[in-house]
Amino acid sequence: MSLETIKKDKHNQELLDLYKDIIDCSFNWIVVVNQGGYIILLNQAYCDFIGVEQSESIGKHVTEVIENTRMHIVVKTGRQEIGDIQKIKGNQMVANRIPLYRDGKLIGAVGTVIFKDLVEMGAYMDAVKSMEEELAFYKEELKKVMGNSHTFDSIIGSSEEIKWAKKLASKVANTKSNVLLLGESGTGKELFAQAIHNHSPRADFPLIKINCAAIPDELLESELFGYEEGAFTGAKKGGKPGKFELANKSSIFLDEIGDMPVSMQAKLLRVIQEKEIERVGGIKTYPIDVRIIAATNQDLEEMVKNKEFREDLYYRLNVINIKIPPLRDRKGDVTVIADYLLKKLSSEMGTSVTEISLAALEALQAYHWPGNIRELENVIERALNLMDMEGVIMAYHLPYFVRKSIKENKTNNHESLRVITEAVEKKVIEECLVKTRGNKFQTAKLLDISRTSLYEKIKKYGLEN
Ligand SMILES: Nc1ncnc2c1ncn2[C@@H]1O[C@H](COP(=O)(O)OP(=O)(O)OP(=O)(O)O)[C@@H](O)[C@H]1O
Repeated sequence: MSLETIKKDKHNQELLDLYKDIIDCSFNWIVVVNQGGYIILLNQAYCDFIGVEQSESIGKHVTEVIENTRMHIVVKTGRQEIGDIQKIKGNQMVANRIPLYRDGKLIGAVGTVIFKDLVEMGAYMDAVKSMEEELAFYKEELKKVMGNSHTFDSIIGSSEEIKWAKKLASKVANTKSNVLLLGESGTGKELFAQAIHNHSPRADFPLIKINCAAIPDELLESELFGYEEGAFTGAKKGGKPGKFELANKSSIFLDEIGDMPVSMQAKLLRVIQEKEIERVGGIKTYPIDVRIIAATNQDLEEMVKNKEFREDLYYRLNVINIKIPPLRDRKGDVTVIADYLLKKLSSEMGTSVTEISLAALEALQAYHWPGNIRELENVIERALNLMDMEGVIMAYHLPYFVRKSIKENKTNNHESLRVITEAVEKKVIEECLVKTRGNKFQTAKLLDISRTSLYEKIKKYGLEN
């Protein structure tokens, strides 16, 4: 026998001993049988439980050693059995039995006991269930943080124009098609994008957003497609995935797409066509399945004519386009949206203001809203910050540029004076009642009015406890 052969045999023996040690110290109970159903291997943990000597069990037929075994059947059928309940020494265990093949020929089977009783399995299942519940909870929370709680109900408005846009958007939400949202700044394009994504089959994953105008041209490519380690100085170790990779199986919101440089438009087109991305500095491609929702306040058709936007990309993105009308073209929506925003902001800011006076509403409706709903939101937030004791948003809480749009109208001016007086009166009475700890006699005295008059006003303003 050559020295080489002796060395090889020694190495093989060492390997065998190592495998045996690994199997013996395994927490699972393991048995291996040959094609005749005779035991080749029974690990120490299994032997200890059954109460047999390892050396005596090897070579015996498996049915002589293990109760209710089916290992001898698996070596005949060649079919694996997973999660089978097997009774051993009065305990119900969960066993897996897997046939072993070599060169396509059945040579035996390996059996493992994965749960030593049903209580252990129950505890495991409970742990998995509780993890699943935790995961569902965090998914929901993540949705809220990422703004994924927006639905079509969050898009307020009853004008025909907005109803039509919502109807179209909810119809296309279920499809895979790319969507192009067109509208002036602040009209709610992002809100629409969120609602479309949340009504799509991709809603389990967060909508990934990127504002193409907010990122310097030289960084846009790595933001969109990621980069490999060493792609440039300062590149992170291990590289970084881009927004498209993060949006895999989900949707990506490409805001201000009209501001995307032409060079990047070509890369985006390639990604849409090939359905794969290549990180900056990389040679590998990553397959991706992403739905694109793009938005712009620019006239893309005009940009195509002027060669500022690629025509082929325009057609790829413009599969379905939804036009969101500016607020000035749907004046009927101003009141409902203002009311909605007031309630939302009031609760966020911890105030109890829930009303807007008629004169203020008239001004809001008369104004032309170049900044659309975002501007309306700012105007209402400003008014809430300026309020003293009124409890109602008055015209004088609105900025001058909004107020001056009210047409001179006598009746309405009288109306606003009455509303102003009542609001101040209510607040003053309320404050006096707090000061006198609800003592009506003292309150009437402080305000120099009769008690009967005070009672009437308390009733009128709903100030009873
Ligand atoms: N119909 C609506 N109902 C309620 N709130 C709305 C509506 N439309 C827009 N908003 C609110 O107005 C603000 C601006 O909306 P959004 O950011 O979606 O506009 P945008 O068109 O994407 O603006 P930009 O083009 O400047 O990015 C947000 O706070 C949004 O929640």
